[in-house]
Amino acid sequence: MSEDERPKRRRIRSPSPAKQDDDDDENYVPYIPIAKRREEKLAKLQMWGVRSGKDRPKKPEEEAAEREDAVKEEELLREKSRKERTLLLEAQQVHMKKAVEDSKKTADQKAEEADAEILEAIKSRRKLASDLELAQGIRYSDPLESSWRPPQFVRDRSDEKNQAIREKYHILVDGDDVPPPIESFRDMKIPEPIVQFLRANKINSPTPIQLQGIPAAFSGRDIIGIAFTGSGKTLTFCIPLIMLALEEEAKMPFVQGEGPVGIILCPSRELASQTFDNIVTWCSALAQSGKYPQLNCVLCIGGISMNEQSRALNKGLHIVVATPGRLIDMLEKKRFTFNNCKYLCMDEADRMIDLGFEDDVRNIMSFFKRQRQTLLFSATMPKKIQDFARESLIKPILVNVGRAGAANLDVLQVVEYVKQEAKMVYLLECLQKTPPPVIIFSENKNEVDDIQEYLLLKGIEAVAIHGSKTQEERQYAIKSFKSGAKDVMVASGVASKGLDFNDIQHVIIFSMPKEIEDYVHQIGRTGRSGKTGIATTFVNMNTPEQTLLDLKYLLMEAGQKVPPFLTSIDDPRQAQGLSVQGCPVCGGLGHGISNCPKLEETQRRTMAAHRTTDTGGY
Ligand SMILES: Nc1ncnc2c1ncn2[C@@H]1O[C@H](COP(=O)(O)OP(=O)(O)OP(=O)(O)O)[C@@H](O)[C@H]1O
Repeated sequence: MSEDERPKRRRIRSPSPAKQDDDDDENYVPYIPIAKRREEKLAKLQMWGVRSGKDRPKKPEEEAAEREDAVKEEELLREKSRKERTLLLEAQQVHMKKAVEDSKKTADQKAEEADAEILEAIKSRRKLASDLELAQGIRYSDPLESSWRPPQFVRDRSDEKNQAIREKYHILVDGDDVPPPIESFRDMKIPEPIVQFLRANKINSPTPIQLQGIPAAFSGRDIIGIAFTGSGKTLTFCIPLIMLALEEEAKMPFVQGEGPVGIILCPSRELASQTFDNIVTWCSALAQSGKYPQLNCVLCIGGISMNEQSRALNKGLHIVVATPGRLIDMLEKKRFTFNNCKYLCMDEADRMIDLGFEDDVRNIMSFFKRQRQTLLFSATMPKKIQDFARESLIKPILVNVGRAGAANLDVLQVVEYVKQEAKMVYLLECLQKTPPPVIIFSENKNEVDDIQEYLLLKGIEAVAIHGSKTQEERQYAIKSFKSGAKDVMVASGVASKGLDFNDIQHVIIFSMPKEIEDYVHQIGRTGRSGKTGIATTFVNMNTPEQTLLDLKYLLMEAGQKVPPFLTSIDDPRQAQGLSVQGCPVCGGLGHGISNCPKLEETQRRTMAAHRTTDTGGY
């Protein structure tokens, strides 16, 4: 054991160093720790009657100080416990608070919140703008300048008067500085040859969507235009583009390689062809007057020869009407550019920016080199798409005639319960209701072929059109039906949107589409431009109950007769005390977003697309 390790002993020095060694053991005092000594002293003092500090009566100032200390200590403890509160405790409290808040909410509020959550989850992440604009953060803040001005008497009109005109025509508008409605084509300053041409075709005064939509488009504004089927939307977005092209041509005539000024995008080849034909007719009316230059228009759709399109490109190009696929092809091959393109319109826009075309549209936008005026038109435009579109446009004006997705009131809607096996026979009976022309819709391509065959066998002149037919077959069907050579056209959904056939008397929906929007478009092939028509729809136990409920509400909204088998279908939302609101995804009135058939279909397609991409394509 080293010196240092030995237990230390306390030694008391002897008075004389001589006696030191002898006395060492006697003088030894064992070491007592200080705490022990204090305890002993305290015990002694207590024996003598002296109380410890703890027990002795306190002075008032000591008591006050102690109270203060106690308060401080308590606060410290509370703070500590606050900090130490577990996540679980907090979660429990949040949960309890939410439960209390929830119990105060109405069923409608809860449903609204649930819808908002689903909407948020399915929200398109990328705006409808070109990748370049998105990457560079380019965001235009003001609409394009326009040289067009309404006539002075319209400019002098008060806001109240403008609003009264809108109310008279049931036009709803939303947006900043909405241009005034104008009730005559002449007052809109549309070139006289076009006004004359329209008159000659019994188009004398603007329809509601035209009298508000055309001035808004002439003013250079981005527009979301919603109006029922057959209400004249095509003229609303074509005339402003023709005027823009005329203005540009007047400034500096276009030569080969220049243009186009604007583009109209359509979801189907048939619709693009029809719009193109309209534009060409109106442009010819202008040129034939001798007062205006000839405008050059090109139709870019798949299934027609590129040579035909190339011929039109030997001159300066003013207007392009296209379907997305062929347009992208032409742009990539640099057949023309969008360097000076200022106008982009999408017809049946909800379809264009929703089902499958969205990426194509964004791709097309990336070919624009400058700000453009964007116009979106449709008869159906669910809230989800309206919101998405609004985010992507610049100070847009919403022009709405009637509820988006509502049926045209000029169509008499008849819904009949027909057993599956009785449909064909009953169809013949139904065809007797009106004289031709009649359109029959079926969701299924094979069924379209079967119906046509059956009708041909029965001696009825019928043509058929669906996605699997060749372009020639499709063109032939449309042409012969339009000309009146054929009495009946049997079609799948492809022919339902936007196609404008003369005076269709009767639409027969052989198989009810799942999505109510498709039904609205299909019955909308009759009852166009102010005329009346009939739509007969076959339903049976194969029709999903939710679709029947959508149908029931649509009939009620349009003031149509609701058959007893539809009246008896109860809306589960009413039992839960929920009010009937349009589904934000498809506009159907019979269901909420959580059981929307369109959402289901979109998700199915998206998953299928992912599978295709993952496996490198089937
Ligand atoms: N102001 C008008 N007065 C009378 N008829 C008109 C007028 N404007 C357009 N039309 C006619 O109404 C018919 C339907 O027009 P259009 O095809 O533009 O309807 P739409 O609103 O686009 O319908 P959809 O939603 O089905 O595409 C056309 O034949 C057109 O010539």
